Amino acid sequence: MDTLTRLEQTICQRMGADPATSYVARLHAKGLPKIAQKVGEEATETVIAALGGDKAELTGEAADLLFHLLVLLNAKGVSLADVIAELDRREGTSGLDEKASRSAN
Ligand SMILES: N=c1c2ncn([C@@H]3O[C@H](COP(=O)(O)OP(=O)(O)OP(=O)(O)O)[C@@H](O)[C@H]3O)c2ncn1[C@@H]1O[C@H](COP(=O)(O)O)[C@@H](O)[C@H]1O
Repeated sequence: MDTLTRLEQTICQRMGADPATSYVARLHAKGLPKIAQKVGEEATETVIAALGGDKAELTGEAADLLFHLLVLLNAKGVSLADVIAELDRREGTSGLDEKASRSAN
């Protein structure tokens, strides 16, 4: 099993844990707006690291972002498999072609 799938399973298990001993449970207890806010913060920190930090900082921020995104997806009942399936569906379609087809409609 790959790392993201294992992490998704761990997040799923930890959602119902004691917020005193689990960061995932604590986030969940604070509710969807807090989880979504954390994704926004981590995305911003990733952008800042990409523009001004070194590779290690960017790697750390990207890990924070992926982790919090998985928590958000889990809270909304969207699985990693759903997202992978959407990426698979897009595979081979240039973003430029997809954009052009939207503006033609
Ligand atoms: N991958 C992660 C992971 N990445 C980042 N984080 C935490 O995410 C938090 C984000 O950092 P911040 O500096 O933004 O947090 P903060 O200062 O507490 O910010 P606020 O929430 O107070 O705004 C930190 O507390 C990190 O430790 C993570 N916490 C947990 N995991 C995974 O989730 C599993 C379950 O964790 P628990 O639910 O804590 O058992 C762990 O075993 C790990 O595999």
